[in-house]
Amino acid sequence: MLLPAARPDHAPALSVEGLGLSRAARPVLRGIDLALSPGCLLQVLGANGSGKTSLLRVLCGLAVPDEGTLHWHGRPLRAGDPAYLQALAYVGHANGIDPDLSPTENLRFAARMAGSDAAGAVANALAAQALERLAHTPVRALSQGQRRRVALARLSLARRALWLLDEPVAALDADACARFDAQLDAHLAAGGMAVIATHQLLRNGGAVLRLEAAT
Ligand SMILES: Nc1ncnc2c1ncn2[C@@H]1O[C@H](COP(=O)(O)OP(=O)(O)OP(=O)(O)O)[C@@H](O)[C@H]1O
Repeated sequence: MLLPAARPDHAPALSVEGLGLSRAARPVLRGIDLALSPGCLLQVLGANGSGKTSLLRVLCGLAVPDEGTLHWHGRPLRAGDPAYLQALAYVGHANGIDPDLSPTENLRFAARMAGSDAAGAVANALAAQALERLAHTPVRALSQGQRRRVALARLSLARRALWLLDEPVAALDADACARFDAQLDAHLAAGGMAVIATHQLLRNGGAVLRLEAAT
């Protein structure tokens, strides 16, 4: 089944057909088809162990599927494709931020790595997550939700076409969830795409892929 995250007026930017992946000799993903057009969101739901993280790891190139094809703008995707890597942003379960640095220092580093050091970008990204008061506190002194907000702030620093996010709101309170909703809406409205693994349906809509836990 091809999921309707592709718009009829746009060729899909990302398309996946017949994807299969085994881990430790056990099938985890089988026969996954999906297509994603600019401005579209795909929410991936499923029980613990159903393969949500595994699917994101395949999509960001950290895991190689056993079967199936992936295309990016009509081109077959191979591991390490530089144009594809340049187009995506991945936020996994781990936040990928340095606990010894402050949110400001982490975001300055991320901005330099992304080649985007526009004046005010870091301050704006922090403000969008309501992190101003914690901007200079070492990350190790922040709560889990506050750390997650620092990780999500990185998404605002550089424009990436495809966000691959693993349970982005799991540790967030209601206000932070609302800020993430707005951040995601703005990304989609600007023509961005997102594949998001989540246990709770996000209010941003889009297509839903429900994974069944392998027996
Ligand atoms: N490093 C690994 N080695 C072997 N098997 C693994 C590994 N990581 C995950 N698995 C297996 O792959 C299956 C899918 O795991 P995955 O983490 O993708 O599920 P998930 O849907 O993201 O789960 P959760 O909701 O708990 O985050 C599980 O059966 C798990 O045991």
